[in-house]
Amino acid sequence: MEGVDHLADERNKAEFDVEEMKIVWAGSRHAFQVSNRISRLVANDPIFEKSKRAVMSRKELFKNTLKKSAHAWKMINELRLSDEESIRFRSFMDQPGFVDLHWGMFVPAIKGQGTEEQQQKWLPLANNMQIIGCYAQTELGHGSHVQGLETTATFDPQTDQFIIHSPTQTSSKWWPGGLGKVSTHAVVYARLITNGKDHGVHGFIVQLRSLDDHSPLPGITVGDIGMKFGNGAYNSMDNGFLKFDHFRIPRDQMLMRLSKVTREGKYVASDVPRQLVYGTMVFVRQSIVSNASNALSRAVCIATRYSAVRRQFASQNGGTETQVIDYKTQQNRLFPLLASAYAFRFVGEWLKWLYTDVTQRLEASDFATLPEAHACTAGLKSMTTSATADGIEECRKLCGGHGYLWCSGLPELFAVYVPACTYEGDNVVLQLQVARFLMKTVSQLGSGKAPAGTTEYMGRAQHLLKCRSSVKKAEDWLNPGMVLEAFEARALRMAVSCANNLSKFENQEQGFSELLADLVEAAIAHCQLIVVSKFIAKIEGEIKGKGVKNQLKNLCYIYALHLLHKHLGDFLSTDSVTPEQASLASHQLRSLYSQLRPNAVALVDAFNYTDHYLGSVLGRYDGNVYPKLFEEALKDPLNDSVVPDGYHEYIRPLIKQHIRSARL
Ligand SMILES: CCCCCCCCCCCCCCC/C=C/C(=O)SCCNC(=O)CCNC(=O)[C@H](O)C(C)(C)COP(=O)(O)OP(=O)(O)OC[C@H]1O[C@@H](n2cnc3c(N)ncnc32)[C@H](O)[C@@H]1OP(=O)(O)O
Ligand SMILES: Cc1cc2nc3c(=O)[nH]c(=O)nc-3n(C[C@H](O)[C@H](O)[C@H](O)COP(=O)(O)OP(=O)(O)OC[C@H]3O[C@@H](n4cnc5c(N)ncnc54)[C@H](O)[C@@H]3O)c2cc1C
Repeated sequence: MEGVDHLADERNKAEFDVEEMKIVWAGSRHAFQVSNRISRLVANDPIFEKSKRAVMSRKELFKNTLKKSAHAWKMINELRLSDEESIRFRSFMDQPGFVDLHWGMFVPAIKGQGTEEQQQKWLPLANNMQIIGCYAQTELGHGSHVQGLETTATFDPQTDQFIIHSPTQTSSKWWPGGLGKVSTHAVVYARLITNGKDHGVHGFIVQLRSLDDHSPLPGITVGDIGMKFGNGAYNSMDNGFLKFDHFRIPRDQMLMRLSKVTREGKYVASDVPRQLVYGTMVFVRQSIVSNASNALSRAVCIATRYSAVRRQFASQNGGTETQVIDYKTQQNRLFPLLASAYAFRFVGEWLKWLYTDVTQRLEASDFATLPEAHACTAGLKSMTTSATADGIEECRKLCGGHGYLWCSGLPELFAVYVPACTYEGDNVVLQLQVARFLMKTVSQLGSGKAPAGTTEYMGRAQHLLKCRSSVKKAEDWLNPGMVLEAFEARALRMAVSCANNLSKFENQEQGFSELLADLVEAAIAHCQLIVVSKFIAKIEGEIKGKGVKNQLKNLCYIYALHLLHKHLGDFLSTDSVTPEQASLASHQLRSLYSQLRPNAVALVDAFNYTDHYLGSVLGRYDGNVYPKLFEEALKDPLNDSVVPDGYHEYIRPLIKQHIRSARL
């Protein structure tokens, strides 16, 4: 029935102030108000309708993306939206497109790596979208190994230009979003060569297409790399290829904040670490962590509401059938994902702070925290995107057969999300960066240099290597100190064990490559500790609203104890907990699930998602699932006619032939 809230009973059960939780989720009252207003603005505009994406051809989908992006830009200008509001606007549009790369990577690359003059020249053009840019780093032959890129930028002192060239097929740029059909410009990463010397990979601003008729400039071959995973989904993005044939750009289009080439062709490196050339990736990895909580919370919202609507099997004494959310197995799969969505939200907030902090330090030439910022952004990007991709797929399964329908919203969410495990750094490659950082930290223990920040716990190695968990009863697992100690002991012991094993190899590089799998496990343990510790810090801070803190505490311990259960092998093999303590943790977890159950629907309502943003019949706010599933089915092009196209050519002859042979 229209207008009826089928989830009203669930909402009435909530034991906390949902409106206050919305503010906690958004980060502040102001952030909530912005999100709330902008999400409704987008939802109420028919241009941003998205239910037909799966049945659009690639060309239709792409053109529709252009239309939406142009309309969004018009509205952003007409309404004079702030940067914060514009970011929200694009996010609620929920359609991957070239603008993501323009604002997300092209503009930040110029801001981070361009000189003052370069910023003054290029940023106004980019900010007004008079030029549209992308981030062209990855090549056909190399993505992870950035120093292996082959595109060259050779300085020609005679003309004061760089000659950008793709010497091999594998040097073709391949993947950059927005490159295929839209970008007029790119920040291109190429090996800088001056006076015959290779100075490694540097960034250059390169114009690709005419600003008059959009045709590629002479010396540039550019196009789209073709269809990607899923219908609709990420195919709205024109990921592209690009080849240069001795293409010339003025010298002042090398991004020269970190190093310069003089008029005479002299290479002048500044005293800042060369890794700052990777700065844009650090920025985007940080945003991807915040974005993980968006994607996971959407999936969890759908699965939670639907699990409350869906009923299967009567209880033993007959009567109404059981809501599937009441099955302990459903809770054991769903509630940790709900807790993870909140956990990733808070670690995302913290990472944003860390990023801002390191940026301010870099401006003051303090590079001390750069390795930690790199390790945290790389490791948390890896950990949260892997868990989110797996979590979305789990939510699909939690919705049974209907989860497999496109209109559940989950297949498309998964297809759009899953490349996050690969872009901005393959997740394994990124954890190996964390492992390198951890091995370095362990090797410096006892040197007098106390580990700080997220590795501060390693400074307590003497205690953490020996300690025994003092958990004696299930409730002890609600003690933040005891939970943290178990996670710290496990992370430290895994890292130290890797370091000990490494030291048995004469050659460190060879040892590292032999132990890759263990190193990744140790890195993941460290990242999980960060997430748990930031969640605990959150619940120990000031939180307003009736019952809100209590719910967050439940979620925090569900997150931690579920991880303990999932990685029990690590905890037991490192002696961080005993089998008895692990079983007490499972007991406590079951009790937390029961406490969370009446609040589940309200906890996903706190995400404050519009039905437009969720894009899911199963996750509708009103829970009116079944009539709407029918409505969606009837909209399918196959149902345009009762007898399908092809009947006369292929079905009828078959049936008639069968009748003829049956008569024989
Ligand atoms: C875009 C929109 C954003 C808006 C936000 C909205 C939310 C998000 C929505 C999703 C948007 C989706 C858009 C997707 C677009 C995708 C774009 C891309 O994929 S761009 C291409 C990304 N490519 C990669 O990530 C490549 C991965 N590889 C690397 O990063 C590096 O090559 C490497 C770190 C793996 C190896 O570096 P390398 O120098 O070759 O080797 P070493 O391992 O020897 O490292 C040397 C030394 O440097 C330190 N290091 C490495 N990286 C960094 C860094 N980034 N910052 C600081 N320091 C770094 C490393 O630790 C070593 O230190 P040492 O002390 O010597 O041990
Ligand atoms: C949707 C999408 C959008 C993208 N957008 C952009 C963009 O806008 N701009 C851009 O420049 N790039 C972009 N990329 C490219 C992306 O950044 C790379 O694909 C990514 O960094 C992974 O690199 P790769 O493809 O070389 O993977 P590979 O490194 O070839 O990975 C293949 C396998 O090898 C393993 N492996 C590789 N190296 C190691 C190692 N040292 N140790 C252990 N295992 C290893 C990996 O774990 C993986 O399993 C995009 C990619 C995708 C999928």
